[in-house]
Amino acid sequence: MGVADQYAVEVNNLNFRYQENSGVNFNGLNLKIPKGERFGLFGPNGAGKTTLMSLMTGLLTAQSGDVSLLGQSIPGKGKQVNKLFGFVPQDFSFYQELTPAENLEFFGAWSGLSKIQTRQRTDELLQILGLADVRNKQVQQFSGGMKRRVNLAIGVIHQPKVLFLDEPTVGVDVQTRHAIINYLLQLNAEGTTLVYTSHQLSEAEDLCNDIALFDQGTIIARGDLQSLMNDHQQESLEGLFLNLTGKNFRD
Ligand SMILES: Nc1ncnc2c1ncn2[C@@H]1O[C@H](COP(=O)(O)OP(=O)(O)OP(=O)(O)O)[C@@H](O)[C@H]1O
Repeated sequence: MGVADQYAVEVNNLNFRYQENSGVNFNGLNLKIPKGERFGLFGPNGAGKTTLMSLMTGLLTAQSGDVSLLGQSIPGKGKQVNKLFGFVPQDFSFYQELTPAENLEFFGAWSGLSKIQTRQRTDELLQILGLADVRNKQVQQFSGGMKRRVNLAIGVIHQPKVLFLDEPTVGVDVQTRHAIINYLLQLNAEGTTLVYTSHQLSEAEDLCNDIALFDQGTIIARGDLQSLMNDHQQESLEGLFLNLTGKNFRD
């Protein structure tokens, strides 16, 4: 393994601000996520988590600096690089009027899978995520938890090596949260690097072995849960979070 590709994600000296000059400001941001990690990005509303995800996946382009995924620079290599990663966005990315099976067929083809591969993955994912019984119903009739599971299935249809997830458990019940976290742990055990954001601090414990606290476009603390709490003499992640980011509302 070369030095360059030991990282799933490498963000180098990234400078970014929105055109309107509003919102968050990244000044020379650096972030390296080793392969195989379960990396969680936690921070208050407006900290810039979604913006950073968008920069890491090439949806937004920085004014300067660069991002590499598994040693390959983005953007620039188009589809070749895109197949390496999957993205589960915060907003639903599927077609509401289609069934989950039709959505997966569409996104499977879009990711370059053959018809047979798409069919196999569709059956497998609908089974794993508890959607097999509703495979032929329109997604618009689904509960919030079922829609979250469809959103996740779409992001992993092509078995990406790096999976970005922006609040994949927002608004779901305990059962769906449990199913999603367990499935993510399984993917990670099979070799997928996870890069994930959430407001659910308990998920840091359940899922992440590498945590970054993010605020105002800056990483203000990084480490595993225990070392973060030891370093900052806190007994809970919530305490650490409030200690480092303050108690004022951000939105
Ligand atoms: N397209 C845009 N144009 C201008 N400003 C934006 C744009 N998108 C986001 N912002 C601003 O940038 C800041 C960071 O937003 P972002 O969505 O990245 O934060 P976040 O940490 O993901 O927040 P949340 O936890 O609420 O999802 C906010 O102040 C937001 O208003």
